[in-house]
Amino acid sequence: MTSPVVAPALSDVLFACAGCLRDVLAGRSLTESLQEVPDEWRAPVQSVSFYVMRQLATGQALSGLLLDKKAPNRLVESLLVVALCLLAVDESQANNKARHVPVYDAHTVVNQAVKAADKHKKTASFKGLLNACLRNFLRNKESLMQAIAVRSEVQWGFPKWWIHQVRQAYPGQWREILASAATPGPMTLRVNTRQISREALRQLFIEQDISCHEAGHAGLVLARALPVTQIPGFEQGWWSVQDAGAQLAGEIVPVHDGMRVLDACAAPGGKTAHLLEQANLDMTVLDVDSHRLARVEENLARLKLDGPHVHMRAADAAELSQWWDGVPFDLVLADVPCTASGIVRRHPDIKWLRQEADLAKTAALQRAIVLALWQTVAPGGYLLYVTCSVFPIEGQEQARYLEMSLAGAERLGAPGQILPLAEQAGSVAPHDGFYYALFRKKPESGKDG
Ligand SMILES: C[S@@+](CC[C@H](N)C(=O)[O-])C[C@H]1O[C@@H](n2cnc3c(N)ncnc32)[C@H](O)[C@@H]1O
Repeated sequence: MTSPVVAPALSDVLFACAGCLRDVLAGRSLTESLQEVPDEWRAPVQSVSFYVMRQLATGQALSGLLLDKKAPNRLVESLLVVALCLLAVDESQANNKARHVPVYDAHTVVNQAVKAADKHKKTASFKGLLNACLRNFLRNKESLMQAIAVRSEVQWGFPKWWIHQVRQAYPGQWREILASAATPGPMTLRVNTRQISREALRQLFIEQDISCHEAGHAGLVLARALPVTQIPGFEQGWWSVQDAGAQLAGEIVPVHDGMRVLDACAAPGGKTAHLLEQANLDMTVLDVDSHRLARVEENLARLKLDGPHVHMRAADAAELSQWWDGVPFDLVLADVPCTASGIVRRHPDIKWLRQEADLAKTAALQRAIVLALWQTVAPGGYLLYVTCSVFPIEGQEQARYLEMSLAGAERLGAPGQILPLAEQAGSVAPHDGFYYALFRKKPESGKDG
């Protein structure tokens, strides 16, 4: 008999969220931090932590007003910020549930935050301070909220530099782009059409009351996100979770049986798998991170796409001597490391992990990788440049630079910048933000061209 799952106390959830926030502010990803949370607590801790990441500017602005001096330590400060994010929720908003806003009774939040502080060595002696700040907030909520509302980072939930970058790049759309990050994206699946047709899977979903609609060539967008184990066919490898914007990679590139393909920045393998689902390829799977590469292996095995035609390499794509045997590829997929500014609605910690100075550094890394990879493309072969970013320095500006720098390159049609925009006010953007540029090496170009 399995024992019933006991929901964690709110005090434990708040404390675990404070630990995650402290980690993110120290530069660690939320995904990594959440892995240390006990399994049975993870769902509520993730849900509150995601909300806190979206509302962080509000929580931090309030804690700045409520604390007379610097917080005694980072954990106390994080616990205060987490509780303030929850207390600042506007309970009158009818669509709170749709926007995944956790709504708790205000006095419960205060009591549980103080209880959480009391349970732990690093925070116990500051429970009085926490209690005073939170009660002060409740007494003066309206005036405090008014005082911070004018700050742009509070209004939009992004660091100032990020707002400035998006505003400069998209003068007519910056508000919608920033607003779309406040709502979680839809759960979109990519059907493994080697295993099952999209129509057959859709019928199966209908029989199980799982509503969905089609997107792109192989996508199914679920009306409601569900745990993967509650959707038929995960273990059988019938589908993968992949945003509709990411699925474009496999739709743009011209794959056919027998092609020699390199996925140069492959992990966790979403796009690798999509290409292998479409044709019998000789596939080299490269990533600098061997731990992440192991996830590609797991995913390909689950999808029944593994075998001797797949060659795994853990190496730096820009260092050809580390991994390339000199035989050129018909297609190179360069889904290069980027700021991930296009996927913040799914990873809301990203906006706090990145610094403005990262933009130029990341763009330089992308250039180094693509310039090296271009040497591995066969004459007549293709290179698809991809980033999940909305910043032009990683998108159209980069593509322009590459077009001028890649010897013998011609630029082919590709979507360019796709923005995470809702189709109508109040709806959810159907895909994340991506940039796609497709280059072909002219057949007459030399091998090293
Ligand atoms: C955007 S992710 C790739 C996502 C993947 N293509 C997918 O669809 O699932 C970028 C990947 O590039 C890898 N990476 C970063 N620098 C690299 C380098 N110099 N050479 C190879 N891979 C690199 C990272 O480890 C990361 O897994």
